[in-house]
Amino acid sequence: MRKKLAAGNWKMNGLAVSLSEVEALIAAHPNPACDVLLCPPATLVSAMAATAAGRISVGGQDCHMELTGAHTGDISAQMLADAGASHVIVGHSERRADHGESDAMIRAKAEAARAQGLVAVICIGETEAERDAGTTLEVIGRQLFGSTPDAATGVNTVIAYEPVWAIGTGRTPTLEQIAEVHDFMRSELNGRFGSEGAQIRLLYGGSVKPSNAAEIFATSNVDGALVGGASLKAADFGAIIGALERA
Ligand SMILES: O=C[C@H](O)COP(=O)(O)O
Repeated sequence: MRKKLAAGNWKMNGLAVSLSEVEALIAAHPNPACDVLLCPPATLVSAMAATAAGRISVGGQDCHMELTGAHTGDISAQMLADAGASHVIVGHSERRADHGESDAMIRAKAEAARAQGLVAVICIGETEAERDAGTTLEVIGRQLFGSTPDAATGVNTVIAYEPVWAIGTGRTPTLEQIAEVHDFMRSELNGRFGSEGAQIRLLYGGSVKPSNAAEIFATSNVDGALVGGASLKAADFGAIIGALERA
């Protein structure tokens, strides 16, 4: 049985004062029935981990594939773990687009994360042009295979399906489209990893909000969500956590 996961990605948002939202979230959901993860900007990982004190998980938004070295501005998985992170997002479409990250690079980052005991939240998703061209499952299959390490398990890996065109736009796929992709990913992981693949959790991401969370969580093979904008405020993210607890 896969435990549900509500994950929030603060992206390039959040200052020290924003940690009050974490305190409010924990106060409102002291014993959530699902796993809860927040991924703040790197500047807040240590402080958020101290605030969370193990009551929710804290993650980074990216890590370098190498342990140390001359990579100005980058952060290693070891540094994130040292700062109190337990997870790291890799391969978010904004990094694939802004930093030219390939599936092979993302797989290397996920392997670096695993080597430091971090759970890799690997993001994949098609562009609008790819969906319009009818190549969504082809793209998802290629990214899923190329970005996921051979050593992936339900313990060290989470997959987030995030259609690029649904991120921050207020647009979401139909529930049938979400189910089609999630069923496909489940089948691909089962085929590649067998019973271990069946334990890898599948999150949906892209314009998840309190008003649409329940129906998305009721969709086939959706084990939770990777939430962007609606994870910034305790009230919104708390409502999404509540929907996932009831799913
Ligand atoms: O990582 C989160 C996703 O990019 C979703 O962002 P969003 O909920 O603001 O659409």
